[in-house]
Amino acid sequence: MNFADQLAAATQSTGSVACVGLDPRKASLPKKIIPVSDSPDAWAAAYTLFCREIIDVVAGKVACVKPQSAFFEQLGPAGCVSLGEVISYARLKNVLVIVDGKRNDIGSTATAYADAYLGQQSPWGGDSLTVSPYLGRDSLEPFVEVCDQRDAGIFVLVKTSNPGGGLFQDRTTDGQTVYQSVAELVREMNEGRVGKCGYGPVGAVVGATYPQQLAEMRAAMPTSWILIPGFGAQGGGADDVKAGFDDQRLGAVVNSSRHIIFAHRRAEYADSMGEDRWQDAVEAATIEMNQQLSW
Ligand SMILES: O=c1ccn([C@@H]2O[C@H](COP(=O)(O)O)[C@@H](O)[C@H]2O)c(=O)[nH]1
Repeated sequence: MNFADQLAAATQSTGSVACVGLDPRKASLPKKIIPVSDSPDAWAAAYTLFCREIIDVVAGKVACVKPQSAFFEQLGPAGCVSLGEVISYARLKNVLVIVDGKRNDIGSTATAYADAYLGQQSPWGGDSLTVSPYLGRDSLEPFVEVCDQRDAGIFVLVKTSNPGGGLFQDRTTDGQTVYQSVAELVREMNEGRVGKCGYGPVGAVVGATYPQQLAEMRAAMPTSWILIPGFGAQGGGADDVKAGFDDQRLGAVVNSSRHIIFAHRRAEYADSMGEDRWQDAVEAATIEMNQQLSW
């Protein structure tokens, strides 16, 4: 089944448009998870355990999960093993996986990235991957070919959630901004690939922190799923993300990482649940996010 249709099915079966970001950080892990040894192997095992427990809590309650490769890579080779284990576990639990790797390079190297993360023999086995558009159309094509072969998906960085993203993305050439040009390319690359749900495998990343641009991008890429980061810890709220959806409440998933996975540290859960019941805090924060997104 086309990746876009898989994502639509996941939002419908779970009743959720939330994506939980798996961004393990040493300094924020619950005490119970912190390893005795400070070695990369011990931390990697802790990251795997932490993420597996989160997946157990959120499976069936959210549309997808998004492991952030940077936090795993920080641990070196052992962290990469952990990332692979986390992706496999999510897929075992029937949770769709967006690998947040923001990869890309010249076409021939992009082919290697595409095969690595999404290909039929992919050792990582992600369902989808975030990619950078800045090397141009030929750098995106290998990913799109692999999407066609394996019913995988990509999310192209269009308008990122960070405060400084506008330095290049908002620059105007030939009467349109860079992010508008990227959106045009994303729309074109979905042509002929649209699934039953009305969307195709070439999606976009647009931050919750730019609600006006989110509305503009929804209209500019009518067949693209939008991955919306920036909800929660970065200040985006439910009203900000509404514009990313179509009339059927389809077409977007909203990511939250720190606010969900480290919910035991948030004031509202710290007293009632705290460290010992950190999984309950994750569950409560997930339910809260789903409620906020159920307009
Ligand atoms: O524009 C972007 C693209 C990606 N991200 C990633 O999403 C999560 C956000 O984490 P929070 O803890 O919910 O802030 C993180 O992995 C980022 O690298 C983004 O924030 N903005």
